[in-house]
Amino acid sequence: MNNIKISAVAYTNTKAFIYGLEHSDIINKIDLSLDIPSECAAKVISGEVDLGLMPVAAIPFVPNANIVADYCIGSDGAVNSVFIFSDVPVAEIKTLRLDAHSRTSNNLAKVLLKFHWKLEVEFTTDPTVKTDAIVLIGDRTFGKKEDFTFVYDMGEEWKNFTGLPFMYAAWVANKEISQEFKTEFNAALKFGLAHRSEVLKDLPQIPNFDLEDYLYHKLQFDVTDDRKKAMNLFLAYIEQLEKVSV
Ligand SMILES: C=C(O[C@@H]1C=C(C(=O)O)C=C[C@H]1O)C(=O)O
Repeated sequence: MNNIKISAVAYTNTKAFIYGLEHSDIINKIDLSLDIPSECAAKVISGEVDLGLMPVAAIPFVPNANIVADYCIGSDGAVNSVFIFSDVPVAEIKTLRLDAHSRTSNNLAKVLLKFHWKLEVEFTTDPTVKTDAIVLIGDRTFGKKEDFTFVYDMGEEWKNFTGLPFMYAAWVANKEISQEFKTEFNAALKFGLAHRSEVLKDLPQIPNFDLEDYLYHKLQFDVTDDRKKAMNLFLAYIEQLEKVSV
């Protein structure tokens, strides 16, 4: 049988999952690549890989999308790595630069600005343009909160807005995956989560950032009913963004 091709996120948030895959026999049955989230999305959509840790905002673009695992990248309130960093209070944001690494959080910023804060904001992806605020995700945000005057944790703001937890990325396949593989895959992910203390030992200390709190509390990894509900609500809001009002 051919190996299953997998694209996982190359951030600290995925380290426990990688640990689990690498310490299970499943490692011999997969070809694993580590990518930034926007690249994971592109690979799952194009079929370059069979499954990936897919930014949920891009799931509607995956042919035959199916969630194959009981684990995800989620939070219940603040996540501490998905931010709008701003020079002005949120009510005064007129322009915002999106993060080229992101698919989910860029859309989450648009949803929150329009429907939670009820603002009309101009978005750019051009890194040379100066904007009032930026979206930044992942390890590049660690210890950066003190560098900005106004800091909005989007996991926390989503919870304020909807009362729900959030799911940033899920393990999504673009084809049927055998139940046998799914069972083994889930067991490997679970093993990794149960060994977060081992993962922590191998991570370098980061100034102004609590990695233990991040891996054990801020990040939440279970695909719960509320997280699925949040995903569906989020995807419905994204569709509303696309609608041109007349
Ligand atoms: C919590 C995070 O979740 C993520 C955010 C993603 C996105 O914005 O597209 C995708 C995958 C996850 O890595 C993070 O990156 O900090």
